[in-house]
Amino acid sequence: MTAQPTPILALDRVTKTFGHGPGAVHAARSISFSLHAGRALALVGESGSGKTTCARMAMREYMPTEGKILFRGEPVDGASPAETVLYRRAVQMIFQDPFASLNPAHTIAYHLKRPLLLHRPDIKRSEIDATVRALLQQVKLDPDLVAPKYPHELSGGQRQRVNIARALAAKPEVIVADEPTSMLDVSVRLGVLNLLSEMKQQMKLGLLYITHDIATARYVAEDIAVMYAGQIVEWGNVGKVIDNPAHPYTKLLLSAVPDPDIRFDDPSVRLRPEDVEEIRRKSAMTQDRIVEVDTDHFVRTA
Ligand SMILES: Nc1ncnc2c1ncn2[C@@H]1O[C@H](COP(=O)(O)OP(=O)(O)OP(=O)(O)O)[C@@H](O)[C@H]1O
Repeated sequence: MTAQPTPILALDRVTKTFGHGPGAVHAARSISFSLHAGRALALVGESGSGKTTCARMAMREYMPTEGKILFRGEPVDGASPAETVLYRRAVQMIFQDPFASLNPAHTIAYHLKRPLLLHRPDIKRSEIDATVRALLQQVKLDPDLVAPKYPHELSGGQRQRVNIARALAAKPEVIVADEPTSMLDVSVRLGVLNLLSEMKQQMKLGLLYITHDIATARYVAEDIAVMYAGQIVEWGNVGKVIDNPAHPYTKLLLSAVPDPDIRFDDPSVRLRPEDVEEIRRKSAMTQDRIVEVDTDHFVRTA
């Protein structure tokens, strides 16, 4: 067996519980996955399945209740202040709402200069404007038109491209994209996903693509992990899992395609409500099984 390269970022049997006692919410249970340079992992599941909790742990916004987060193979909980600064630069996030994440009082140029000044001491002051232009070109926006504008003067798709440029400004190694297209017009979603995929390849980024829309995983990711009620119930190569899902819950997610915004119990899904409940019940039962990390860094339900 060939040795796997050390992942840039890994969650190793990570659990996150909110609250205590009978009211505790087990948002993530023994989750393991790894992000590698130039590869994307799609984390898919319904609302409330725990995807954002995993993203926030990867960003080090939430501390895991149990388990470890590893950056370049080293646990982050013992990191020095300097290592934490490096981590904050290396792991960048793109949010769902492209408007809320931009300050309406500032131009697009301002939004891109800030991370350059904060994270890129290698760039001279005299080079900042040219770097802003290059970043906008990288995300296929015209710098002359876009740099002097304010967020409200751009379309949703353009704003999300600005957010991608802002994340790239820090020269990251990992990007966590939490539902990056769900608030965009359907017509521009694919363009943004293609851009993320292109950036992943060109810049050798490890990409965590979080979505409730399993069908889109194919456009961005090589690997997929399906979450239900805080646990990964199926994982593997994205094409194999989508074309030949093994777990009933993955089949359920696929049954909502092509419109992932409708609920499974919507009559147009043509699943009987009792079938949906049965699948959810069986999926929840897998939580009681032992999980192990396999050689490919993923979780397999035993
Ligand atoms: N800060 C918190 N305090 C208490 N419970 C929380 C907190 N954050 C998340 N949860 C709960 O944890 C569970 C998982 O939520 P999470 O947001 O991770 O799911 P998700 O799959 O990202 O859903 P969505 O797509 O709706 O954001 C939910 O039951 C949620 O209510």
